[in-house]
Amino acid sequence: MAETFDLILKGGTVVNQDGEGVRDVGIRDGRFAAIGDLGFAAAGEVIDCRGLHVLPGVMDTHVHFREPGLTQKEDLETGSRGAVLGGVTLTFEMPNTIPTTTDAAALADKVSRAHHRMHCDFGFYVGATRENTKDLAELERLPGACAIKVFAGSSTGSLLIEDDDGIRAVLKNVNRRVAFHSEDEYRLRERMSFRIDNDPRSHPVWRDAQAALMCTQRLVRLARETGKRIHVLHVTTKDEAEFLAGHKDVASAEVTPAHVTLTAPDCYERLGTLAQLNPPVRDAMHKAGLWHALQQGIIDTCGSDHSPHTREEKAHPYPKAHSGMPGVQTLVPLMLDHVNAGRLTLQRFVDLTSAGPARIFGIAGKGRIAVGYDADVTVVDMKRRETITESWIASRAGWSPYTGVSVKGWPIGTFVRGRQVMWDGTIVTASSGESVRFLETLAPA
Ligand SMILES: NC(=O)N[C@@H](CC(=O)O)C(=O)O
Repeated sequence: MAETFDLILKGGTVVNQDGEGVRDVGIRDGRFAAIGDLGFAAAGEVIDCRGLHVLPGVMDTHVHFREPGLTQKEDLETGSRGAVLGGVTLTFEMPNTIPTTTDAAALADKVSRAHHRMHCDFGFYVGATRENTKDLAELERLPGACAIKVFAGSSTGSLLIEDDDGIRAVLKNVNRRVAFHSEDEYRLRERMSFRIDNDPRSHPVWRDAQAALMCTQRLVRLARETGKRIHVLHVTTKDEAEFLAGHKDVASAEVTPAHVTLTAPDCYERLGTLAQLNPPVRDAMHKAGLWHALQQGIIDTCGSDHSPHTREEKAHPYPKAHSGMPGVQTLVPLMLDHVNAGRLTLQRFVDLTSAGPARIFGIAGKGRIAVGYDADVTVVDMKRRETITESWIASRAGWSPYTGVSVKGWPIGTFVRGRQVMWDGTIVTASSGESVRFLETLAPA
């Protein structure tokens, strides 16, 4: 008897990080069941994907969704709505909420709030503090925990471990790869006087390239000393990229679309404090260095650092305005526009947003269009030109630094474990998000 499927995505160009071709994709029970020419195989539903690209579901492993405690900016529902409208099938969310996600109860609370309320699959970072350092090996193994996060430089919220002894203790206590916000806190404190009132152009002068490089060098040294692995979030400098190229055995790295799309000083002149984020958007030389690193495979993941703040919070004069900008919904369109402009290949984009995150975080059963994997899919139209508008943005923050920007390449469909969640700008199946599973790579407790 001929095979039957719940769903067939018909005739699209299927892209994995290591190859592509026109194929039908058969999905059954939430997983990929067959890939190839499925002819007239029976299916509950057949979706015509001819002329479209069928990508492994895009993972955004760096978002701030602000629930609990800061839901005037965003919550897990609105944040994940933006994610799936933008073609994202999975998010890993940061611990700088109120309360912070720094113990088992706070993590369990986030997981229960997210379960079948978020529109995409999810994991949550546990924030490291001096108080919980000794418990981190247990905390990182709890259901729903994607990794430990350390703020080595201060940003939004109060989480901070800036000294070598504190960071060394975290690394010693943790078995999985640890994610870092890497800016040298001592140098940031020394350079406070470089902040010029009302002038956000002074943001990258205060939080300079040297502060980022110094911290990344220290983190790599401490990783080697303790025999642990680190993930450097939002790398912003050419110098860090060049340094990290020699340390891929212990350090993986992320870039954000903002740091490879916006350029200083132009963005501060155009957008004012809306362009203020940590670490800062830097000049054309650093941006070119990041592009080179992306092309060379020195960068492993592309995360949005979606950091919604209200318009009021962003309207304070510099330096009082809050640092951060929304980005989960615009990650795919901006990066596809860069693909169309020839800055990276579509396969490299797929590596950065699916295979890369799966490898770095040890995600089980996701990150590839292959039989047996979860049927997470992002369908995109590489020829479609669209203008990013405020009315399209789902974030409760209600703004984007990219409104009015025209892009070529657009997310058309989002599928999470075989369920059609978004098609052509409309939510089809709401609230099916579940906790991500991780490979059993942990040392015995
Ligand atoms: N990136 C930012 O500028 N802000 C982030 C915190 C952070 O990741 O630094 C936020 O939570 O607002």
